[in-house]
Amino acid sequence: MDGLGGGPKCGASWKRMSKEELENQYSPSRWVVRLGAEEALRTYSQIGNEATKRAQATGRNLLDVPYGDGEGEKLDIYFPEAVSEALPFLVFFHGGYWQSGSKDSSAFMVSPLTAQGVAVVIAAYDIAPKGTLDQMVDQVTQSIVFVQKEYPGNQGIYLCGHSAGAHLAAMMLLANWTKRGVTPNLKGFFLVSGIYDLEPVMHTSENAPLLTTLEDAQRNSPQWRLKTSPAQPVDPACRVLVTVGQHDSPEFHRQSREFYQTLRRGGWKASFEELHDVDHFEILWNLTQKDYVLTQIILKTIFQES
Ligand SMILES: Nc1ccccc1C(=O)C[C@H](N)C(=O)O
Repeated sequence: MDGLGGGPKCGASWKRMSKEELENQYSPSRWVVRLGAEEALRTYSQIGNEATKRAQATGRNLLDVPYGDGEGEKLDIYFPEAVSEALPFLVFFHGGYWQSGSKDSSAFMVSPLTAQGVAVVIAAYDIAPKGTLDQMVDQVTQSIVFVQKEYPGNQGIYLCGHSAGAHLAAMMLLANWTKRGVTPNLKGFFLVSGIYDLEPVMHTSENAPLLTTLEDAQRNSPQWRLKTSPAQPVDPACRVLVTVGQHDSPEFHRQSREFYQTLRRGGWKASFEELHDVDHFEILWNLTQKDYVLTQIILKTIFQES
């Protein structure tokens, strides 16, 4: 199978789901297999907090660097041992349905990546209700412009996002860099258990602080935008990895597969990976480990061994 199949009827199947079923499909913690829902969320924050504390205590870093004028427009930069202007950068955007999570507990991948010579940036954005989706997308754009301007000699900027953060990273496939006066040296996207079509989210309890009109949802849906007016890859060599956990819900699988298919049809150098035996949270927290398959994929992509 080329992974590009799946007839049109699977596109809107969520519209036939009951409210309860949709709520279930869009509640990642209910699909965790090894822990209860609450315990999974608790463990996720605990691992994130510990990894962040460790990263801040052990390596060279710059914390709370402003990338804009707003109070929430800050990022943390974690450097490898060897100081060099010509580093590859991985910029990470945390998840939490655009209304929870923080950069201060999201430095999962810092240790295995800095050990191999990658600078890791964890960028904050104003979650709802303070921030709107349009503002979050704008802030993420600003944070990438900031990294490019501060480190013009970078060996590539790679974006990584988890869940809602994968959505924000994916919106950068559509960014108008000309308007920003600088085109970042974007070489790859690692989209982890993301949501790319926001319309179904409007019908769940998570939507309360987020979207009011279908137009808001479509404007902020990379799936809808790329399907209706395909954007050309700025750099045809730029890679996009769409990845989902085996234990993510069927709707999360559908979102990832369909977004990957849209990218391929639009000429992007995209690949798709379902990661074996991980849920929505393990898929990310395992990035604390250097031997984890996704850590290895990220490193191989950055150092072009695959
Ligand atoms: N805290 C998170 C961090 C990352 C990604 C999702 C969440 C969620 O809380 C999702 C949803 N509220 C759930 O209960 O599954």
